[in-house]
Amino acid sequence: MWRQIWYWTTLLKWSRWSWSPQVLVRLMLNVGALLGIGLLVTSRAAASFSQTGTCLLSAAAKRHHQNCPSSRSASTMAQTLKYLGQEEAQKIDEELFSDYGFSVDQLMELAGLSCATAVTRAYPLTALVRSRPSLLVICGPGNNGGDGLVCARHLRLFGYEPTILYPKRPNKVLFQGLTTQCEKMDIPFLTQMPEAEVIDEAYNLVIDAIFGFSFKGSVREPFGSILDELKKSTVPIASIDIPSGWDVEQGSTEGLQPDTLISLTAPKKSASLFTGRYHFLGGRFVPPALDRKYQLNLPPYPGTDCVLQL
Ligand SMILES: NC(=O)C1=CN([C@@H]2O[C@H](COP(=O)(O)OP(=O)(O)OC[C@H]3O[C@@H](n4cnc5c(N)ncnc54)[C@H](O)[C@@H]3O)[C@@H](O)[C@H]2O)[C@H](O)CC1
Ligand SMILES: [K+]
Repeated sequence: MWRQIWYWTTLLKWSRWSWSPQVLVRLMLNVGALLGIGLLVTSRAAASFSQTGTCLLSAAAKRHHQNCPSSRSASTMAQTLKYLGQEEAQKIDEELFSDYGFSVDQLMELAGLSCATAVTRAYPLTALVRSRPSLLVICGPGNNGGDGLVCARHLRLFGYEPTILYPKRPNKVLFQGLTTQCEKMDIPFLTQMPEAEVIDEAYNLVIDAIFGFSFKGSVREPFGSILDELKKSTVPIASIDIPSGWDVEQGSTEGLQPDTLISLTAPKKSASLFTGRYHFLGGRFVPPALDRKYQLNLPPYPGTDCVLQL
């Protein structure tokens, strides 16, 4: 009996004490504090996530050279397109031939077709300033020049009227064949570089296929004078792979400032200094294993397209 009385009194006391307004306030404060900490933790996490997200977005938008020190690990995870140094570009090129069994003319055909396609996108026939769809294609002594010849041939088939300047022709069957193909398609070859005023009057666009990723040092003749004349012209320039005369990695502030750049395989480091209107990626021939090996992070090309505007 006494036991029962003690039990009920204790229970009543406990229940009164535990649900008193004082205790309720304490409880709410504790819950509030808990919630507050939760909210604080959540908002911090959200803030840091959104910071990371912004940085990733800007890294994607401004590509690899955007500084984003607070999220180094996040930016490594981001699928950003790699910009190649000169040696790496040459190594990938060699590997395509030695390990993957491609031939130069195969890749050159695809590269040149990409360039011609990019030109049709940036300068459609219907939007040219001159009544004749005239273009000047300047080809250099290496494979970049070869890309220019292939590009000119495809542009002829696409309805443009290219004219070629090809002052230093390598004594190789590949380049002789490409030259013959252009000649047989009634593409005229100039014997000397026209003056800037003539270019401005006669052409809608100049395609710069003078030097690519093997260019080194200061420009030797006759290309020094050709580039000087080109710099005086006001006609838009579309550069294949590298704006000619630019250091492959460092670029050049006094060099050509092309309106279009068509990076082949992957952009080279100097492409981050390109300020023209159109930057395309072309040369859709990179095997996925090579993309993975060099962590190129190549973006997917749309559908069956051979170029992608970056
Ligand atoms: N894998 C690919 O992406 C492919 C790219 N292609 C194109 O090939 C070029 C690179 O070709 P390469 O023959 O190695 O070099 P260049 O065309 O850059 O020119 C070499 C040529 O130029 C001379 N040269 C070098 N420096 C100077 C200088 N300072 N003054 C004068 N002359 C110079 C040198 O002696 C050589 O004669 C790449 O960019 C792409 O456009 C392929 O078509 C397909 C595969
Ligand atoms: K070039």
